[in-house]
Amino acid sequence: MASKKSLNLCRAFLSDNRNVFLRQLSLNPNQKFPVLNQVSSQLFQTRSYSEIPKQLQQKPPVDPTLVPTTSPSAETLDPKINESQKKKNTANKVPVSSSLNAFEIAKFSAIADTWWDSEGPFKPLHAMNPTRLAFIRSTLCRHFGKDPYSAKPLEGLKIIDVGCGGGILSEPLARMGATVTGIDAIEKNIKIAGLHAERDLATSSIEYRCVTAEKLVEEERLFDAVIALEVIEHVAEPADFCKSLAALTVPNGAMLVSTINRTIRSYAAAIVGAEYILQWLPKGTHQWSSLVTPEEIALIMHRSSISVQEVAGMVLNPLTGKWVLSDDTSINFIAYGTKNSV
Ligand SMILES: C[S@@+](CC[C@H](N)C(=O)[O-])C[C@H]1O[C@@H](n2cnc3c(N)ncnc32)[C@H](O)[C@@H]1O
Ligand SMILES: [Mg+2]
Repeated sequence: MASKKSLNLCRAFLSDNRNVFLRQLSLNPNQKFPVLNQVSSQLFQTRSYSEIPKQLQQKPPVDPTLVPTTSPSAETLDPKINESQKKKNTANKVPVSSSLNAFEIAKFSAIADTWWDSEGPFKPLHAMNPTRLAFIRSTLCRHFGKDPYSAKPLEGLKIIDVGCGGGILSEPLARMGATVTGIDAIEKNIKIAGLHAERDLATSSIEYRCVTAEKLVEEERLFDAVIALEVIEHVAEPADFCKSLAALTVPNGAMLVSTINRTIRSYAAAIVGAEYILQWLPKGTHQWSSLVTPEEIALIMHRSSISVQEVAGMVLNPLTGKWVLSDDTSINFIAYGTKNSV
């Protein structure tokens, strides 16, 4: 009897229907249960997955068999030199909608002063930095034929860090030799990033701008590698955002996106654990329903002419406090793809 009830509860849970789930718990869905409502609304108000293909039907993905082995670099395509190539590349710049989500922008504005406090709200990003940089270095060096052991392994690459915040990723990218542009929707973040970067000759050349990715698409900017770490879960529409990222990528260039998976484990670890129990992040930093799974990322990248090459999990070792790359993508993950040429 008890097992049948559990089975029905599981079925209701998996059905993604909050009302059915609450009824299985013998609760009236119309009644207010503060904690349960918070949990169930986070869990069940997921983005309608069918919306993603509908919005993207406007343009079919490029046939990957058409990808040539060599392509011009961002240096030759951006901003003025080869107009015809640039037209070809920007022909697929579909996004017109704003990626800004006012609620998310307000949340990040409130903690903008704390970017360089490694014990503050951005502590997880500081702790994650060496691990994600190792992944970025190895994938970009492999893709662009560079030596990952050299002092400046990313030398010669134009990279954009979209949603750069205070610059905690932009700076090490510049130290690795890349020509870096960091953009963020919040003016205060850009000011803090600029002031911090000025302190060191190796980072003072970073171009910081308060602008969105879609605005840079309008300006026809192009980069060898487009990186957006921990941003896609905070934008208005991930598929449109991904289209903008793809439009900023030079043909045969690279794209890297990291985020939090939408699983029961991520709810337990990244929301209940990190926000409510450990209080590393302000409560409400992440909406579970806005999280995007690796499969959804792969689909929206594919629909933006980006072929996913590799997806790695990033896992926190609770004993050492260090993050490691892993096959376990159930909580944090980073995806690397390359742009098909046309
Ligand atoms: C969690 S932080 C990640 C910062 C940085 N990428 C990192 O991982 O260290 C998210 C950042 O994205 C920015 N952001 C949110 N929505 C954005 C948008 N639509 N366009 C550009 N930046 C955005 C926020 O202001 C914030 O700085
Ligand atoms: Mg986040």
